[in-house]
Amino acid sequence: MSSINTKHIDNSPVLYMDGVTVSFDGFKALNNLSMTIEKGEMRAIIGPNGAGKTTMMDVITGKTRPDEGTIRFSSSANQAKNTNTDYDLTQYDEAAVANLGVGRKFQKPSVIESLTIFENLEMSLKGGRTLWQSLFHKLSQEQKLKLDEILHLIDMSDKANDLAGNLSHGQKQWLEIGMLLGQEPELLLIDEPAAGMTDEETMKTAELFKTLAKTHSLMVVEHDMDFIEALGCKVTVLNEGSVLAEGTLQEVKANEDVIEKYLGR
Ligand SMILES: Nc1ncnc2c1ncn2[C@@H]1O[C@H](COP(=O)(O)OP(=O)(O)OP(=O)(O)O)[C@@H](O)[C@H]1O
Repeated sequence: MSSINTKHIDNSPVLYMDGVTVSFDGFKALNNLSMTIEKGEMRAIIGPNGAGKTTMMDVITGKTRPDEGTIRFSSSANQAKNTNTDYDLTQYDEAAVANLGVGRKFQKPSVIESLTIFENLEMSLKGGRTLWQSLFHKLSQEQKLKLDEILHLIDMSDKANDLAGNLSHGQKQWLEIGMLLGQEPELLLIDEPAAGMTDEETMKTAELFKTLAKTHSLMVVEHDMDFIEALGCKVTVLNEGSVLAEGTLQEVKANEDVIEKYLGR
């Protein structure tokens, strides 16, 4: 495992990928992919089916090993000690990457429906609380404050004791984002959050992400253009495992290659 401690907080990007290639039986799902996400940045990722979006998240989170390339994560977790810590993510497995501060939310919510919203959040807290601990060990003041803060962020303070099973699809997605926040990630990778949501839920999700972006770095994979427009962030278009274009939504929408290979389809 490699970690390089630098003396002072620098401006290194939170995520740095260079020349990343992943082959499945000779087929390159990622082909010399290079991309950089700055600290505190929110980035939307779009691209046709099979472009490599899921595979990219898999290599960042240690689920898949790249054949070639560099993937580095710069953590500010030691900010209080005035140090940045830089990790080579290709050397860590999924659990270790999550522990370093890279949180991933899959498309399908995995909340436990028979528990309340509060209990789901409680079990997600960093350091791990089992159901047993939730029942018999009191939360610390710090943990209580953290849960209150998350409930407020996902707009569920008044529903904390409702069963998660009674929530709408959109609400389950927000709870799941809350559970991700319980892990205190610095960089959040979120896969198609708006899928299956109503227009109103989609816009509310965009507002939630804009709030999250004030204190986190975010990478959001999405197909819904209205949602991406509402995010108002830089967009990266993937195609055939590489970056096809990058810029504002307006810029990439006007890009000839993007029109030909993605939007025009
Ligand atoms: N484990 C695997 N074995 C073989 N091929 C794979 C594997 N995982 C992904 N692929 C292939 O790699 C390519 C990229 O897939 P990936 O799922 O990353 O694309 P995507 O951009 O997420 O697509 P979608 O928008 O449909 O989710 C696809 O052609 C897919 O079939």
